[in-house]
Amino acid sequence: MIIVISGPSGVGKGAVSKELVKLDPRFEIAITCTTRHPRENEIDGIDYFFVSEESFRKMIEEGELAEYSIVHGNLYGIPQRFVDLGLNNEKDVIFQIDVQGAKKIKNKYDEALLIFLMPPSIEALIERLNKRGTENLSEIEKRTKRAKEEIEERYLYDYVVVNDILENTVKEIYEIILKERKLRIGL
Ligand SMILES: Nc1ncnc2c1ncn2[C@@H]1O[C@H](COP(=O)(O)OP(=O)(O)OP(=O)(O)O)[C@@H](O)[C@H]1O
Ligand SMILES: Nc1nc2c(ncn2[C@@H]2O[C@H](COP(=O)(O)O)[C@@H](O)[C@H]2O)c(=O)[nH]1
Repeated sequence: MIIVISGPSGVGKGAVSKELVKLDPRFEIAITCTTRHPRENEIDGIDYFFVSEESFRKMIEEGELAEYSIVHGNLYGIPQRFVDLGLNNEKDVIFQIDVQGAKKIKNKYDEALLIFLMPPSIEALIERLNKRGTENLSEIEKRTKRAKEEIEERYLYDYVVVNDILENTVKEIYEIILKERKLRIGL
């Protein structure tokens, strides 16, 4: 299966996805490419494939990306091989991507399951971004402004889940996926 988890920056897509992978060996988190600079704790090939703009453009030209978008001023894109893993039913691949990317994936692969993760409130989202401490104030403001626009688009998704208590969110999303997996591939 192809599982898209979208939602504003800082809502907890990464935290939820990491917990899902611990629950079930069928899950794999897609490692996407970006031209953003790595944060201090990020590792190339684990968190992202960090590439130059030139390499990114070359990947686009060579058809290596299933989708790409400009998010918060940087390029992000999904290597086609992760989509293929999901299409071949080898894995349930989780894509932590923004709303633009989710729409493009749904247009190309109608079978994709789209889940939108909502913060309990904008204040809680800002607090999470502040606590994470990976962006400066002006970047947090930019991401919060974009968050409001993204939340407006939540109705395009198959499911909307509020990430209040992490443990409950993971349980709710896992149940959704198990239900959809049964409907789609009978497993
Ligand atoms: N339910 C929750 N309650 C409190 N804190 C949370 C919850 N879920 C995630 N967090 C924390 O919020 C911060 C942001 O989470 P995370 O990095 O997973 O967000 P993200 O949606 O993947 O962000 P980005 O799109 O910028 O990569 C992290 O410090 C994470 O530990
Ligand atoms: N459309 C896509 N969006 C992506 C992809 N990989 C990540 N993202 C989204 O970018 C923002 C910012 O992430 P950050 O790591 O800089 O905080 C976040 O919302 C991601 O979900 C992708 O391949 N395509």
